[in-house]
Amino acid sequence: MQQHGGGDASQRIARISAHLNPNKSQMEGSPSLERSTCRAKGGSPGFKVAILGAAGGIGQPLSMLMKMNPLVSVLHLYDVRGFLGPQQLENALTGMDLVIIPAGVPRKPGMTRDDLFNINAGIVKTLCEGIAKCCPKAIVNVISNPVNSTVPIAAEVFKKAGTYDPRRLLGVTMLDVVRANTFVAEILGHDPREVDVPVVGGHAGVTILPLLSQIKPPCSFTSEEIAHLTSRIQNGGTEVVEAKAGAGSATLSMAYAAVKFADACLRGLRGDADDHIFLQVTELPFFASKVRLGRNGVEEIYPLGPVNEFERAGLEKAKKELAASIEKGISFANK
Ligand SMILES: NC(=O)c1ccc[n+]([C@@H]2O[C@H](COP(=O)([O-])OP(=O)(O)OC[C@H]3O[C@@H](n4cnc5c(N)ncnc54)[C@H](O)[C@@H]3O)[C@@H](O)[C@H]2O)c1
Ligand SMILES: O=C(O)C[C@H](O)C(=O)O
Repeated sequence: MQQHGGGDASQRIARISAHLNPNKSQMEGSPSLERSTCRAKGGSPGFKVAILGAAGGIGQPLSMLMKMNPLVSVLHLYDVRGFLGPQQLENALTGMDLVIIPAGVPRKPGMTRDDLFNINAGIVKTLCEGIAKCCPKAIVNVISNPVNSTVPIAAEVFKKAGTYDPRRLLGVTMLDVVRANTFVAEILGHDPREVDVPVVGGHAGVTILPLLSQIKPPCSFTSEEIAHLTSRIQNGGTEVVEAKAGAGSATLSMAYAAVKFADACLRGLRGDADDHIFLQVTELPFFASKVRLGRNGVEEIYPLGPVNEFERAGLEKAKKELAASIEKGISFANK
């Protein structure tokens, strides 16, 4: 999700699926609770990346996967425990090209993502104040929920600091695309890597809007299949939260989605063309859709494309809920 002039957002089509992860990861070699700095082997030139919330369920596998990315030469892992606060945050952020934020609390069964607002809004605000100060030109990938509100909070913080560049702030909704590709591939009997399902809107409930009429390769579903698939994609996160029964939300699949997204951002920074990203304009200030990433972040926004009647009705519902979540984030940041 990302704002762009009149209003848009972003996510990336994932090519592989690894969605339901019932157990929180306990990775060997996970980032220490202290900030660490690691250089890629051989000190090869590359980008500087910070992960804020690196010791968490997402942060651990995400850190390992980013360390394996040849485009990353410096990786800073920041967390709260063991740190004395702002001074260490500044050290973690200074000079970064890309900052990924999976910091914050996850849901428990029975909660909505919006129920996380009271804790996570403040966390994201503080971290973004650090970004505005220490690496104002960095691309920022916001994972912390509720993404529909935390991205507007980040935008407001950057606006206040005079550093806001809508091309460089992106909410990560790619897990919805990973899930959509997986569920559709399951029904079609395809490899999920061969399936391309656009998912637009936001990252919560009805704001997650799969455009099943635009699937590639083209295919057709019955109206029952469409209703089932749409609901499963919209509720994939809740399915994981319930399966984990109090032990958090999606972690490995999110790390996978975040790495695909971050890699697209880094390849854009390097100047590679990448037209697999989502972003789009509606009358809303933030709305996930398809974009092209480049040296400055989002460089081109693709149109939503033709939507059918079912999708148009879904779009209206999505916009209504998204508008309220955006407003909530903006009000929080300005109070
Ligand atoms: N965008 C998505 O698709 C998506 C998918 C899955 C999870 N999430 C969200 O990601 C967030 C993290 O999930 P998780 O499972 O990794 O949670 P977790 O509790 O396992 O890890 C959170 C991490 O954030 C750190 N943290 C907490 N407060 C902090 C602060 N003030 N500054 C810096 N770090 C701080 C914690 O110490 C921990 O390392 C949650 O808000 C969750 O809802 C988003
Ligand atoms: O569902 C959650 O709370 C986490 C995440 O947003 C997800 O979609 O898995």
